[in-house]
Amino acid sequence: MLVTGLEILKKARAEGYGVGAFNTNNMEFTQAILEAAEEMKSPVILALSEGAMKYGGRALTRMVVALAQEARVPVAVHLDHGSSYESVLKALREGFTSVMIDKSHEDFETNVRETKRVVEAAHAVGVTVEAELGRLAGIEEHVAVDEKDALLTNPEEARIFMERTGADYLAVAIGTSHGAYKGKGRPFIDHPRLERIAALVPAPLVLHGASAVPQALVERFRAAGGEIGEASGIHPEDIKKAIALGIAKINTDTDLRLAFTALVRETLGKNPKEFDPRKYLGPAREAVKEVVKSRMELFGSVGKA
Ligand SMILES: O=C(COP(=O)(O)O)N(O)CCCOP(=O)(O)O
Ligand SMILES: [Zn+2]
Repeated sequence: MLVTGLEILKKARAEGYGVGAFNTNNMEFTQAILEAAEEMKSPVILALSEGAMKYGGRALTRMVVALAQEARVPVAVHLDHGSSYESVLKALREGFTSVMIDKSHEDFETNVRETKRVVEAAHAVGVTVEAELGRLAGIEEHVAVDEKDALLTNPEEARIFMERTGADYLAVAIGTSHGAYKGKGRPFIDHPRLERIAALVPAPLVLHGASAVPQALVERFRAAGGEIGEASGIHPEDIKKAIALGIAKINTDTDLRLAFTALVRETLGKNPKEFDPRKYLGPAREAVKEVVKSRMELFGSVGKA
């Protein structure tokens, strides 16, 4: 059934488990995520970025909202990284039940003002809002420690920000970054910082850039002809610890992309005569579904629907 993001996340934070927000750009990802959620009896968030909205248009948004309404588990349809008020309005018009306004690259006062404006519009139509404070972008190794610190979420600022904006959940910058290259060795998550934020912010907290980028998947991608450098993701134990400290929404996109693409390459490589898309998109869909199920087990959302 179609519910708001807050309905899913408030329960998750209160009961100490995480809920996956999985990005979709097409029919196969959407089917894989929803089938996994129903099999695992897990709530789930279907996330569409602005890039997804541009790529799939109304064919994608109509399909996602309609399938979420029919789902046998709670599903929120979420705008990921909305960059403007106008972009959020488009998602509201499409029937989304959760929207992110990401003004984390702006100064604090601009972020507060723009986020507050979105909260007023979204709340007026019963939709809940994710905001972001702190810079998620990959922080290069050469950046000085104090500069890095300035880019991560400041706990006291987070408290004031949430009080002034009325946002429903908060994406925090605690060391993760988008994509397959999250840092050398075991990428860094600042759990002590997260603990301080969670003590001051009772709202559900959100972790972006949370993909695990498992080496087995990286190897399978390479073996199928894919090219990828020294990829690394967030260790499962670090995710579990972050959930125990207050993270309720965990974003996963890269792992799904790697799984899907590895299987497309692998199937086509093994069957050079194949040109029926169902024969190579089907196995890829199954691979995405397995990744989603394993993430739900890690997050603790199995059986929570
Ligand atoms: O946090 C994440 C994904 O994190 P991950 O890369 O660790 O999976 N996201 O918000 C996904 C962002 C996807 O945006 P786009 O469609 O423009 O490429
Ligand atoms: Zn993100």
